[in-house]
Amino acid sequence: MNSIPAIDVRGLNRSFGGLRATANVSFSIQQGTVTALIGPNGAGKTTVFNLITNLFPADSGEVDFHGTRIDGLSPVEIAELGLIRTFQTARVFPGMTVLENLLVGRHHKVRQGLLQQMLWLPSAQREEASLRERAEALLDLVGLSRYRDTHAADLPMGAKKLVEVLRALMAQPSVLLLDEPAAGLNDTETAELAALLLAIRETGITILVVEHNMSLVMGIADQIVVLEAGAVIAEGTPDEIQRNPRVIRAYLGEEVSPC
Ligand SMILES: Nc1ncnc2c1ncn2[C@@H]1O[C@H](COP(=O)(O)OP(=O)(O)OP(=O)(O)O)[C@@H](O)[C@H]1O
Repeated sequence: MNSIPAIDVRGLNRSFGGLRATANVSFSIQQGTVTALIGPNGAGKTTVFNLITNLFPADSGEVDFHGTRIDGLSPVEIAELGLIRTFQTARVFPGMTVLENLLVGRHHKVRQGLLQQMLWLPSAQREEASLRERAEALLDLVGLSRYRDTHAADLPMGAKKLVEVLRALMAQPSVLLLDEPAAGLNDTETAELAALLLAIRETGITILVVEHNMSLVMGIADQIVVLEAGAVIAEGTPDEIQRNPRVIRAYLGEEVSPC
């Protein structure tokens, strides 16, 4: 493929004290694909997310987003460009309803100026109405409409995780970074999540996902990047990764196959 990658990470290094959390990590993600970042606990996966979104800076290395350098931008600036992430523990606003949680996801993108919003002009009202429509359509898509007015705190874990993904979608990202979206989900919820992620990819959105659930990873990923002790030890299709002896060794006999 010769198109500009959605994300291009080059030589990312980050140490915490004496510990090298990422060691010269490089990989590229083509637009409109699903890439899974996998590896044993402590391999550096979340650190890579934190470096891409600049929650903390790398010691060295570069990150391009659609061909433009973003290392050095603030997390908010990066989000505004359309690179949106979720976190390992579902971060919903517990006191808000599900619908309100989704509307918050779009908040920073609302085109109307503050003054217009305060005065609640007709154009601002139209914008609010179309956001609500979009939020309701997303809830409908994943079968969560019944929870529309439920406080997020009262949701089952699976629904919370889906709400977090939907809230990220409300920001109309071109790239989604999902940190362990299937953690805590049962098999049915995981299957729903897989279907949602594939539907998101169908719309052209690029996905980078950190995930321990190998069935999910093998079922949805176009490309897999494997980290061990901070370094990339393998890259390839799910088939290639499952056969890679180094990957199998890194997992110390953990099940890598979806069967
Ligand atoms: N803010 C931090 N301060 C100190 N050490 C950190 C920090 N963030 C990560 N580390 C360390 O860096 C290493 C990589 O951690 P990271 O969370 O990126 O791994 P991971 O692959 O995401 O692990 P898991 O699958 O368990 O979530 C670990 O040894 C971790 O303890």
